[in-house]
Amino acid sequence: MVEKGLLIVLSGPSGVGKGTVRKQIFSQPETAFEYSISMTTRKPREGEVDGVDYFFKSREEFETLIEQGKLLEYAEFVGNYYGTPVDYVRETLDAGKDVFLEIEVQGASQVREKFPEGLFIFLAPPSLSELKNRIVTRGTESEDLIGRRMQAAKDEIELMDLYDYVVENDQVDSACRRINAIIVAEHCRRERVAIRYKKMLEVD
Ligand SMILES: Nc1nc2c(ncn2[C@@H]2O[C@H](COP(=O)(O)OP(=O)(O)O)[C@@H](O)[C@H]2O)c(=O)[nH]1
Ligand SMILES: Nc1ncnc2c1ncn2[C@@H]1O[C@H](COP(=O)(O)OP(=O)(O)O)[C@@H](O)[C@H]1O
Repeated sequence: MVEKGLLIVLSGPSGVGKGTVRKQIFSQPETAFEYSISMTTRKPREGEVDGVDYFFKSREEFETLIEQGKLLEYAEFVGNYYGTPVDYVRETLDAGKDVFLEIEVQGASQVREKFPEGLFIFLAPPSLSELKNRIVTRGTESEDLIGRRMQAAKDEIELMDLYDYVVENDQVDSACRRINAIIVAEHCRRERVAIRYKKMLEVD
């Protein structure tokens, strides 16, 4: 039997740098886990490609996916739906590969309920003012949306205790290094437990 892959969830407030960190991790040739591309009803931003950045859906299409149970989790975030395709995640884990989700915190809580054995990492900003800075610098939101995202961020930061690890995104490089180290360590820990059990069963 193939040992199941590890489900890795990276979450944290909008603008903290989840996308930036995730892209850097996946640009490294040694990265051995699979990125689960999300579904969203948000309109593509300039340069975003359907099937690469997201699967872009209409509201009707997304609601059909919800009804059909095709999403592992979904959330409405600042007026749009975002969700994770369940079949892709289950098939990839069953094939023994690790799956990496980059999602907001409501969705991460839903995944926690369905996959308590997953690895949950919270990406935290160095400060709230730096978080606002990053959202403003990115230049993708209107003034009103920035306010809503900052309000959402404050509620989200309160949930960081529910995560296995908190990584501060001070510098992208060092945040990526810490995330990779956590994943390696977690593999060692889990494998060691598995080996110990196998040995116990052998002598039994
Ligand atoms: N729950 C959930 N959140 C998602 C999913 N995909 C992306 N998100 C999150 O939705 C939020 C908004 O994403 P987006 O509009 O791309 O903006 P950005 O991440 O702030 O650049 C971010 O916090 C993403 O991490 C998903 O499949 N499920
Ligand atoms: N460690 C960092 N230091 C400074 N700026 C960062 C850092 N990480 C990300 N950024 C910038 O912050 C903005 C938000 O990052 P993004 O990855 O879009 O966040 P998220 O996906 O969490 O919403 C982008 O302009 C990005 O270049």
